[in-house]
Amino acid sequence: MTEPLLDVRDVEVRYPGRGLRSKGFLALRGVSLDIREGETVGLVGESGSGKTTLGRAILGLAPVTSGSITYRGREISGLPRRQRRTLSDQIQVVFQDPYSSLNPSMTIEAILSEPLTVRGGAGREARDRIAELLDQVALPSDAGRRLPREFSGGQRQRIAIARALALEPRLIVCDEAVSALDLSNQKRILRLLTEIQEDSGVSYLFVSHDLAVVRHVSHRVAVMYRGEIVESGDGDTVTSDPEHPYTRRLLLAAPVPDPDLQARRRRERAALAARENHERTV
Ligand SMILES: Nc1ncnc2c1ncn2[C@@H]1O[C@H](COP(=O)(O)OP(=O)(O)OP(=O)(O)O)[C@@H](O)[C@H]1O
Repeated sequence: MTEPLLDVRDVEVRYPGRGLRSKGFLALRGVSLDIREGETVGLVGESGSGKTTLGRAILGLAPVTSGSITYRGREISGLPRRQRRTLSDQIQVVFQDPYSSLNPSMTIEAILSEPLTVRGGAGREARDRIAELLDQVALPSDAGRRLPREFSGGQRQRIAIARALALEPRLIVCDEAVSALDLSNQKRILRLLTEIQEDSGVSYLFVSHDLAVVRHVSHRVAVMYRGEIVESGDGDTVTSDPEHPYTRRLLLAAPVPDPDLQARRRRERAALAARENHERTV
């Protein structure tokens, strides 16, 4: 089997606490996960389970206190800032909120040319690349002259995706990248991400609290609970035959049209949560 593109092994992240005697907060507890070329790995879990922290650890933004993260076989956690910068061409991120992630005073052209100029691209070459990027995310060619506020949420997320693609990364961390969008825009962005992957072979770590969305786009799914990955496997197995009670609870949380069934699922979910609490305290 080929070496994974990214290999996270037994990673622990402890955020520093306040005060000399504080042990800080252990947000990731021995997390292992790998991502292959051209693959989408979905990471699902409730708020506070550690999904963003894992994404940030991969991006070099969270303090990895033990374990290793290798990219193409090379250790990348704890790299000095300059070496990290070269790597940031290869690993990019798309955040949840397309309203705050784009500088409101910059034109789309300026936003997209920023990563290109950092890497020495300028003039005609940069302009051609921007036109290519706008085309890739299906935005009109005159979008470059406009400001972020002139675009809808879905269009802004396309701009954020274009910016992430500018330097042809091999891995994109999509952190709740469709969560702020309505259903039809979610679908369009998910389709766009899939098309980009088919064309370029890019890999995604797709982070979301929504199991239905994660399942839809991911080749494999990992379920995170209280800083640990409690279950992983292909999307169908994890969702049709979940092993961990928390995964069952996540599945029961998905809304269904039938109100009676919805009420029954709510009761089952509450019973599972009560059992989990009981097991934790005995
Ligand atoms: N900089 C920080 N310092 C201290 N604790 C932090 C820091 N960032 C996150 N945490 C804590 O780490 C835990 C995991 O947070 P994280 O943001 O990774 O969860 P998440 O699953 O992404 O949640 P959400 O979906 O709400 O973003 C939470 O308890 C959070 O309060």
